[in-house]
Amino acid sequence: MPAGVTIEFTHLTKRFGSGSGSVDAVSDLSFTVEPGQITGFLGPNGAGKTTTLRMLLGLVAPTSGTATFGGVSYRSLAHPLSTVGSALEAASFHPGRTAADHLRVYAQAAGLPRQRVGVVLEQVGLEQYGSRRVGGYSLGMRQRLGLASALLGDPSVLVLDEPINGLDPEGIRWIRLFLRQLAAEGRTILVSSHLLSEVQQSVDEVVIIAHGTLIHRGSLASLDMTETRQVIVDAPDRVALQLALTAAGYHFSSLRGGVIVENADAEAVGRTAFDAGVTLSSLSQKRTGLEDSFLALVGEEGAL
Ligand SMILES: Nc1ncnc2c1ncn2[C@@H]1O[C@H](COP(=O)(O)OP(=O)(O)OP(=O)(O)O)[C@@H](O)[C@H]1O
Repeated sequence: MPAGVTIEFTHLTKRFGSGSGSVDAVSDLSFTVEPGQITGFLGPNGAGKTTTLRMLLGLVAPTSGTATFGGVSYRSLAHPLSTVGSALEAASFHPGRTAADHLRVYAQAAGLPRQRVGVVLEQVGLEQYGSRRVGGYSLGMRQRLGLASALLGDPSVLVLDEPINGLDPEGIRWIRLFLRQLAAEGRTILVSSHLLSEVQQSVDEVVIIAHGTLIHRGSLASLDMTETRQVIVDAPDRVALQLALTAAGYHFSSLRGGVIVENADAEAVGRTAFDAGVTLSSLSQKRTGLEDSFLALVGEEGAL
């Protein structure tokens, strides 16, 4: 496995059609994906994720801009399968063939040693099932077989389109641990999803797009908009509490269940009440969840 390959998208743009009927599927997209971590490529359905990945893998020509692996486009890679492994959509395997046969055909076509078949079957936990026909495979087993094909060339980069879609909880747990291990080996892992909640426990970095444009790039933690954090507080003497909060310059609203203080920190609100001699009956920090932040960024479509 060649070490440390960075994926670079530079002003990548794709327009389908021309004139008034044209669609800007991807517009001026620029970001990098670093090795050694898992990057989630997120956006609602139709945001342009698949088109971006297809351009990265040389399957669709960009209208302008570039997508490269360490500065080299997919089509110019000297050894594409040992640089990049990909699983773009639920791969269609011939139901009458065994998993091992499928992998042997791929390996032979790519000039890879036959021994890789056994290695990747074991890597994805299918070693017991290699001689079974794929027609009898569950969706989870097919996903594993897709990963096995992507890993045949022992690639430095893995590009996976919605790999968690349709998996059961056990399959999700397995793929999380598996991708984590691959990233720890120094590989570059790019995983697309239209649901943040699906990949939240798996990714280190996020790239979020909507309508083909970049709207957020950063660590998973950077999505937590702590500046919008709220404190929910209440007191038997609510009027005294409100006077104390007003005097301290807080903005708040009163609801049946308590007072919601905007842009506040629970400790500071508690101190304000204490200094004013107000006894509290409840005090808690309400953080904006990652999913809420994601939906706020992408708009209502994210709920699809
Ligand atoms: N071959 C094509 N011809 C015309 N329009 C296309 C083509 N492929 C994609 N589009 C349009 O480009 C936009 C982005 O589609 P894309 O499939 O890349 O989004 P996506 O984020 O992957 O969504 P999904 O998760 O639903 O696949 C959509 O408006 C889609 O209709």
